[in-house]
Order: sequence, then structure tokens, then C-alpha cells
Amino acid sequence: MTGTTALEPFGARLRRAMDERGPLCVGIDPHASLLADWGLNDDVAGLERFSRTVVEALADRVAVLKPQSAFFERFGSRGVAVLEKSVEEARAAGALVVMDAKRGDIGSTMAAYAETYLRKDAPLFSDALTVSPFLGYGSLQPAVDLARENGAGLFVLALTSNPEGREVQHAVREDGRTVGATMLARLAAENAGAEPMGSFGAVVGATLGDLSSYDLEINGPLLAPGIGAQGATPADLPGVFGTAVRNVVPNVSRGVLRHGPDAAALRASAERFATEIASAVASG
Ligand SMILES: O=c1ccn([C@@H]2O[C@H](COP(=O)(O)O)[C@@H](O)[C@H]2O)c(=O)[nH]1
Repeated sequence: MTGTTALEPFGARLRRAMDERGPLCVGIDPHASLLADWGLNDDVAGLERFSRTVVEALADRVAVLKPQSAFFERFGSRGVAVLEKSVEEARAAGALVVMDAKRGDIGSTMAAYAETYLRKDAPLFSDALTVSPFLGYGSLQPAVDLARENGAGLFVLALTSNPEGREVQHAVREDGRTVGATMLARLAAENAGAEPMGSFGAVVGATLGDLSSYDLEINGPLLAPGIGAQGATPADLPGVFGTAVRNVVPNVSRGVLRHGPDAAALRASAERFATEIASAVASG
């Protein structure tokens, strides 16, 4: 999957991975507390060991791994070097990598963020990147363009899993639509006509309860954090997402990672979540 050959669009690659492996996305979130629980030092060597363990245990079986950039950046350039290596190894083992860095800025700076994560030959190239649209959806255009050119994707924050997100995302605009609904509509337009689905996804928390007032049919993936440590369960998915549940990529980070460092235990936990998710999606 690495190299210079052109990539198929992210949406097509993700749909295939979801069909073959199931939709589960496991986070690589090396919290200081998890490093301690795993008997590792809170240093670059501990970070490297943690991340390598997760990649070796799961990259050959889950559809998506989602490193949380913040936990690597806190170690400076050496942490970012670990992140680079983890992304490369995860992709080489067959997982798609969603870089959770939530980038967002004025368009000219956004272009530099896009070069960092979405240009095929960049050291941190990832299959998709989380981005923040709160400087205006239009500010994301350089990332949309570069993602299209390189077969990558984006996950745009729309309705986040944290309770504080409401004050921004549920705010009602002059046209009567909420900010979150507007982001979903922009993504639906981005993905129009794409088959089997578009490459431009939304982040929609699994914690949010009934979202039937929102049109989640964006013809693109819905990255759904919040399962496990934040209190949502796989069984909540049909109630939150309705018929759009078939496009949901449920993310679990601490809920799986707390079972490490034993690789078999990490795999068993991911397998349990995958099974519960499959049965919830089938019932939805
Ligand atoms: O709305 C959002 C967007 C992103 N996240 C990220 O997902 C994981 C969740 O981790 P858990 O340990 O499963 O709670 C983490 O990296 C967040 O930064 C989110 O939770 N909500």
C-alpha cells in the first residue's frame, strides 16, 4: 500500500476494508496513564513500545487504526518520528490510517497542513486526516483538493462526542440550520455521485443519542468516537445513526487499549467490540 503508485479514492478503499474486516477503528492513544498501566516509562521508548505493540497486534485485522497525534507530539520531534514509523508500519500491515490531528486554519495555512498529511510522498502521509471546519468549511478547500489528488480522505468535525461541542455545533445559523447540519450538507455535496461512497467523512459521536433531526446520509463515512471510555456502546449505534449506520466507522481507543500490553488480550478485546458492532449494525 505504500510507494508512489496512485491510490484508489479513500472512500472506495475504506468501503472494501469495512466489508473485508468489519468497520471497527481502534485508536492508538498512548495516554500517560496507559503507559504506566502497561509498565512502560512515560518517555519516547515507552511511546515507541506502546505504539508498536498496538500496530503489531491489530494492523493485520482491523479496518482502521487512528493514531491520536497529540500523544505523540507531546514528546517533540522524537515523538513525531515514532508516529511516522507507526503510520508506515500500520499501512504496510494492511490497516488504513486515520490521522487524528484535527487540523484547521485559514486556507493558506491549511494548504501546509494538507501537504503534511495528504501528499502521497509526505513522511506523515495518512489515508485520511481529521480536520476542524470552525474557521469556515471553505477554509478546508486546500485539504479537499489535495485529498482528491492523492486518493486520501478527510473526516470533518460535525457533531463531536464531547458534551461541550453542543454550544458550537448545535448553534442555529441565520438560515435556520445548525452548524453541525451545515457541515453534513457540505460533505454530502462533496461526496455527490461517488461510488461506492465518497472520501469526505464526518465525525459524529456515538454518545449523542437520537440524531434523527440530522441528515446523516452524506454518501460518506461517519467516524463515531465515544464507544467504551466515553460511555457509548455498540448497541447504541442503530439508535444514534439510523439507516446511516452502514457507513459508520466506530472508534474505540481506551476501551481496547486498557487490555494491553498483552497482544492476545488486545486482539480479543478488538474482536469482542467487532462482534458487538457487527450484530448492532445488522439489527439497525
Ligand atoms: O468527537 C470526537 C472526535 C475525536 N475524538 C477522539 O477519539 C478518541 C476517543 O478515545 P476513547 O479513549 O475511545 O474515548 C480520542 O483520540 C479523541 O481525541 C473523540 O473522542 N471525539
